[in-house]
Amino acid sequence: MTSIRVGLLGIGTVGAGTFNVLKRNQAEIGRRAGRDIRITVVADLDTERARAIVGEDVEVVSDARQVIARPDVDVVIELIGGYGIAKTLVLGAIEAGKHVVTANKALLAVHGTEIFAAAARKGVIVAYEAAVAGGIPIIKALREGLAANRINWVAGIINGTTNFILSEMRDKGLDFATVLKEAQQLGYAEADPTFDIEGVDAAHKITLMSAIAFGIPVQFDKAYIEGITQLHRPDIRYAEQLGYRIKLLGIAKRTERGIELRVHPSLVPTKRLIASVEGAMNAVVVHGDAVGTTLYYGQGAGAEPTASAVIADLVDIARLQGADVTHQVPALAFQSSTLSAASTDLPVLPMSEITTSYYLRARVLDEAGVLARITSILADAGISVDALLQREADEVSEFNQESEANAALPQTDLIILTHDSREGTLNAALEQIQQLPSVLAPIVRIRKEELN
Ligand SMILES: NC(=O)C1=CN([C@@H]2O[C@H](COP(=O)(O)OP(=O)(O)OC[C@H]3O[C@@H](n4cnc5c(N)ncnc54)[C@H](O)[C@@H]3O)[C@@H](O)[C@H]2O)C=CC1
Ligand SMILES: N[C@@H](CC=O)C(=O)O
Ligand code: NA
Repeated sequence: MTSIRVGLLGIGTVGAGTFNVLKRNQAEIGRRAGRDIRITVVADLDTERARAIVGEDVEVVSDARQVIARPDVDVVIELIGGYGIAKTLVLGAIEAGKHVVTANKALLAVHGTEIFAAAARKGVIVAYEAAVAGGIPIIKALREGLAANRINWVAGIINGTTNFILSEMRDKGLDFATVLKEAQQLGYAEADPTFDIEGVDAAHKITLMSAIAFGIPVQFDKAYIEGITQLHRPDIRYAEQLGYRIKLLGIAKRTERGIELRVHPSLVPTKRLIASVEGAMNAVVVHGDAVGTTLYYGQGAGAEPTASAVIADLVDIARLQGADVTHQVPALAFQSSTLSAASTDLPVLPMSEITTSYYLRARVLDEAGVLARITSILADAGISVDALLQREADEVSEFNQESEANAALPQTDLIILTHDSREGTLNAALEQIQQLPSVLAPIVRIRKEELN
């Protein structure tokens, strides 16, 4: 059996997972690939740690640039991360005619157009299954399994760290900082964990999925991004009482006017399977016109789940070795000649143009007529109310200083679920409601997705 010789750049969490799984399942993977896949050289700044992982049989170097053009390397795996040196290395490897496997969603979401174009010019593959939802084969599902469909929307829990934080906070009552630290220790978080908690990582992933689903270019700069740092415990509790769970969702939706591309906390009905996705698990729901709704679930972060996807890409490359490069699945699912035509008539919509439903919470004076005034502003704007809840405001100091100033006044929380409305229309109505003297604090607004 001939060999595929692999140069591994970065042997941290995912790199070590990749090395270990490849070693453990070497024979079986080789039988699937039709070739022996062997990591022959590893580059990492921490050569001592790298050596401790790979032992004496594998060459270890500190300078990754030495690996990318070596004639004894067939495929380069980039597991360093970030947009800096990783971009230089990936483009360098492509230029040297090497196939590349990467888990680097940040790099591809921001520089994907340039990288995929360079790969197409050189006739090499840039494979990135590990970059979206870790071990879940969602890239393969979207690019190949669902190729018959006009995909209407994709929505997912695609950041393990934030889902882990939300689950642990809700179930164990732990505070945000403690759970984030645990997620970092478990190897789920990005090198800069603000990417996780502020929704940037999920935006990288949904950007890539939007390109594959709709045949548009990767447009990370047009994604709307809101993380979980502004979420308050009372809203998580009120949402539960209304039959919803709050999840950080990445959403890409095709509408008649364009594409919605957004990441933000969302209420999801507890009866949907995705609402039960806990911890670092990920789940992606895809709606295609022919297949209907499909759900993909699994571990979205961590060493071996991510390694599973990295190695699956290696197997794909090994199977194509020596084949005509035009036989490969297009990087973004659509043949490049159709890309620009498909993209021109599908702009990414500004948030004021999206349509969804909302959870609103207003801290108000507990006096007659306040609810009527609020619902009449909503009605005048054409926004209909789906459900209402009134709760005694017993957690004033936990989440609102302005309310604290009014703590002596009788006050209550009004929670309203709306039906679908245009976000721009809702924002204008909220501005008016905010001006009412009985509204004591900034109104909380969380989007709500039915996902059916
Ligand atoms: N950790 C996870 O669960 C997942 C991570 N990813 C992605 O995989 C990639 C790697 O992530 P992790 O393994 O978690 O990161 P990590 O921080 O654990 O590993 C990165 C490794 O690269 C090495 N490195 C840094 N700069 C280098 C340089 N200039 N030359 C050579 N080596 C260098 C570091 O010493 C470290 O060993 C990132 O792009 C990340 O976004 C994707 C899916 C899941
Ligand atoms: N930091 C990411 C890792 C996988 O992509 C996450 O938490 O999901
Ligand atoms: Na994946």
